[in-house]
Amino acid sequence: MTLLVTGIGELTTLDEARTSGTDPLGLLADAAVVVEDDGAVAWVGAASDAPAADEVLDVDGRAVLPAFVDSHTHLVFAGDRAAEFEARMAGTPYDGGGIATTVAATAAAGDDELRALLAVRVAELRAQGTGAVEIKSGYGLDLAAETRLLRLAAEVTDEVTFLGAHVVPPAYAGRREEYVALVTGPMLAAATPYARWADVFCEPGSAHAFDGDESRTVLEAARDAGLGLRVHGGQLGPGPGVRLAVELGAAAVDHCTYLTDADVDALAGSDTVATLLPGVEFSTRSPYPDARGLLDAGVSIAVATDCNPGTCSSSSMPFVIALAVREMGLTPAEAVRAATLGGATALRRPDLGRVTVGARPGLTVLDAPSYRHLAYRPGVPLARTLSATLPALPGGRS
Ligand SMILES: N=CN[C@@H](CCC(=O)O)C(=O)O
Ligand SMILES: [Zn+2]
Repeated sequence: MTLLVTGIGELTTLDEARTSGTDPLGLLADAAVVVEDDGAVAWVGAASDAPAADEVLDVDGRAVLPAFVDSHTHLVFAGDRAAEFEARMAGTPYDGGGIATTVAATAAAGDDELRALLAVRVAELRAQGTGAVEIKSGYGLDLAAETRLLRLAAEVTDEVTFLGAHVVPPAYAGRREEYVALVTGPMLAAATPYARWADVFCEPGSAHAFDGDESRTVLEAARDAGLGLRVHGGQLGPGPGVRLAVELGAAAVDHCTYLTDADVDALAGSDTVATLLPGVEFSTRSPYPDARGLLDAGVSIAVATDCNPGTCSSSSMPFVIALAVREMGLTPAEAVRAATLGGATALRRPDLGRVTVGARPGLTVLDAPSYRHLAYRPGVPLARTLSATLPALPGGRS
């Protein structure tokens, strides 16, 4: 079974063979795409040259893009922290302390409740054009609870990240090294069947998160257990997270709100993607990362939502794109590239984020003639996935 999507007014291919300095998206006008049953792209070209297919969908001049890749989320949780957000808007700074509130609410929820909450969130992001999503644990913080969150995340995505090293739970106050031993020992062993990645909240300035030595211990253990590495670094202040991520070959270091020149130098020329999460700066009233400076230095960047109950309770990649343009100095094309190919690179998934033969990106269609409208019309629900790469949701919601 093949589907011909035709009548595409503007196709963002992100095909390396079509991109250039003046066209970072590899645009094709009046285009068509043929997609196989399993989501694989079989043909891309001018609509007038399109081959026959089993089904035809005419999108009537709309813009089509590879589905967004949201490479940083914390979607498995219960409860909300709207009151914490309200206090922050009145001046209370974010320090990670509220994570304990979500850990307690999540512990009180059964599997079915968490599964249903997760399904709603995944449906929400698909409805806004996201086709692939990374999901972290980190609201369990004991062996059984972390394993449960990883198991539930693995029901909806292949991109599951073990974040036992989110914060040191209060029960381990004064015994931090015992918690690090738990994370790098039994918890890690229980996590590996479900997780592709491991992550650590490396933030020496926070009493709750992990310092450079603790983070190194966590990341080296995870690497030795065969997991790929990701790092939360430079969120609340400059720290060792970025250079540690680069040194250990992490796929991505995320936040990068506060970077030193040495951090930027380390990232430039490395294989580590700097993932920027401007919804967090919006929701915590923080300064935005210097995306322009990173790109100009030759750093590979992605943008993602970081959807979580504390620092950014939005699942909207279009919102992130609009912020990246308005607040971080990216062009609309650079922001779209960071939300698609950038996220795919941050997840080391060459099959995502580009509309090329053999890739399985999922297609996102805009109720607009151009990708530019994503930033130009913020808050307007323009984007939706046509064929998402996410599996069908439990309970048949898709
Ligand atoms: N900073 C660490 N983790 C999340 C926030 C988690 C929370 O506050 O619940 C983040 O990426 O911002
Ligand atoms: Zn995060």
